[in-house]
Amino acid sequence: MFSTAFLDLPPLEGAGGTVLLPGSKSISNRVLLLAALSGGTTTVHDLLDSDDTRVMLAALRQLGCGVAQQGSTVEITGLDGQLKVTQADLFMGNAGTAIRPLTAALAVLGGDFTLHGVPRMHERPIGDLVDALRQLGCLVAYTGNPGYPPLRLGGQGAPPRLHLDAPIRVRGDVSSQFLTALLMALPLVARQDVVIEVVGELISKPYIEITLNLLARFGITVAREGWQRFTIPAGSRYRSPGEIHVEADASSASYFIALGAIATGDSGTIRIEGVGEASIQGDIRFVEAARLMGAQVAGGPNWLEIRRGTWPLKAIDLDCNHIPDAAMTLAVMALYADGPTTLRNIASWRVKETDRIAAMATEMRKLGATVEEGADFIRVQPLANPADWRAASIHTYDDHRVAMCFSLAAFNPAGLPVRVEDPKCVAKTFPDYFETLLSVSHTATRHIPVICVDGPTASGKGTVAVAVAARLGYHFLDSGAMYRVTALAASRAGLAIDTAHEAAIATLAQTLPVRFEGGKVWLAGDDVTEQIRTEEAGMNASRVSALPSVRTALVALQHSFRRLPGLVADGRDMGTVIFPQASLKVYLTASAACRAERRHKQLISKGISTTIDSLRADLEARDARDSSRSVSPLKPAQDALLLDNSEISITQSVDQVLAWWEGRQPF
Ligand SMILES: O=C(O)C1=C[C@@H](OP(=O)(O)O)[C@@H](O)[C@H](O)C1
Ligand SMILES: C=C(OP(=O)(O)O)C(=O)O
Repeated sequence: MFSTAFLDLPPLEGAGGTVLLPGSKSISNRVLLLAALSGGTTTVHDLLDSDDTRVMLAALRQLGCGVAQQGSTVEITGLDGQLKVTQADLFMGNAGTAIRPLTAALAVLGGDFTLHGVPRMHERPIGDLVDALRQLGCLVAYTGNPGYPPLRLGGQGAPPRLHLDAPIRVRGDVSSQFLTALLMALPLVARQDVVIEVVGELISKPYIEITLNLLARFGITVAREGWQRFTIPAGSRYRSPGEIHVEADASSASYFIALGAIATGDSGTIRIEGVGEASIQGDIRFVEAARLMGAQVAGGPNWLEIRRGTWPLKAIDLDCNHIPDAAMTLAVMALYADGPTTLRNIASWRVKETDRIAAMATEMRKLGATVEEGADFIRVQPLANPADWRAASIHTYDDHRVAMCFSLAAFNPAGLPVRVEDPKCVAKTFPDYFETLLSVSHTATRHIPVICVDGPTASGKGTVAVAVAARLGYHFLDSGAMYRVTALAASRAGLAIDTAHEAAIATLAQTLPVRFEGGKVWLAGDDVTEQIRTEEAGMNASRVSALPSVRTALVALQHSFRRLPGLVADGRDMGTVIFPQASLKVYLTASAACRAERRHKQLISKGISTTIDSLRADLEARDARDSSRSVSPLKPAQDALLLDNSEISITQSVDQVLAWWEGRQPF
């Protein structure tokens, strides 16, 4: 997951490849609660691991359920319809699928519970559900603003005496989750037939289908008359199916369906695995909308393949009430259409993670679009000409879908980057969204930003470069370690480091599985950080670096680190030789006295005794050698910015580099 303050997406062009999407949020949280309310153990496969499921799992643990997690498989040992723990304070984050069904289940079971969430959760309505629960005889109090969480349930000791004779009436026009909540809670108390009547036009209907489908898997067959009246038969009792698989998330799929429709198809098709035409999720019908706009989509029971069809996309005018979440993706697709697109009947957008109609309109306007919004619709004029697009920093309102949707603006024909603020908000339902997107997206190498940090030994360039990379979410290349790792890999492969093995070592170097992560150097799965710093490793590195074809291979390897979303490269010839076109080159230095002191501290901390004077003499000798050698001498690139950090801290150096970087961005 990108936990950076922002993520700058370079202009993207093509896309192709396979994505395996994480589990459905709506299915995961329903299955978790149903398993918790059932007896025995339910093994849930492919469960989504995200903020929304984590709050549900934490609540179930607090309530005394058994939770055993192994990778994406979770075993839930349920309560068999009885409370084990009768008092708890439950944090629900911003998960509607957690707070609403749990409120209903705990309210009918009795006990004394408080449920609260993030500030936005306290602005998301729950009044219609509370009204229905109060009709039933449950004790529910608002501890903040009436109509919104936080809530206090029960608190009077004895379980509530429920009035089940009359139909329970619930409004369905603000959120379908209130009806879902009652449908999941009432089987717990169905000593007689329990009838629920929906007041007002039910929205987001397909989510009720998911609820009914999963209830059936847990032994509850609900009789229904249209969308108005639902009857839970007397004697209903939860029965665990034993094992259950969670489909991949169809709403998450919408970004990749759109990606396939928007990206140039040169790199092939986008294939989505884990969800397909047989999905029980309503958002699978996003496929129909994408086809209307011109996407070519093929599919099987649990896969989809998408490629660009009509281009520009076709504008649409669509009632999106059945796909409220995925419809946001259509709004961004509309920027690439041949006329104005209108998405209707989406009033619920205003009470979700943020006011999504306002958010989408505001942010699309930043990109240059003309957007009209009404109480329950949004109309988007396309950005027909490249010159109409603007580079923008997209505010994401702690809304995962705003962040995911706007990543698709990086495919703009103007070749402009897009900044996504607070990218970690995708953790609500898809923590690795950006990694997944970038793994199938392509762009011309020249679009991928590179920041070079060159400088002499002990100038702090490694520390600064690592920190800059971390702040930007960019890859990191420690070019100095390359020769050492190559030498190590050669010895591990049994290759003596000499001219007889030059070709073999060069081949090895070309695809060396080296990574720099978490301040460590990895060779395939091995942490070789310490191993490459020994005296012997240094000697071998020097021998390897004398082999011309290995040097050439290592240039290619260094170039291969230039990957999306960007690279910070540290070394001695990054700006001069390896990445001469880099977007920012910094030459970091410090006085010899200062560097000798730093190196001294470093060595002392490792228990190696030495004197500052001898270190300084070594440094000066090495500087002289490095800057006078004929191949890639150590010198600042002509267009490098010089930073002498003798008198400033690492943090200040990092901030300076970032400030220079910021100064070159178009946002
Ligand atoms: O029941 C569900 O799983 C959901 C129902 C929908 O909410 P509304 O019914 O409030 O539209 C949807 O937006 C939400 O992401 C998940
Ligand atoms: C509306 C959403 O979430 P929630 O389940 O919290 O309602 C969503 O995921 O888009």
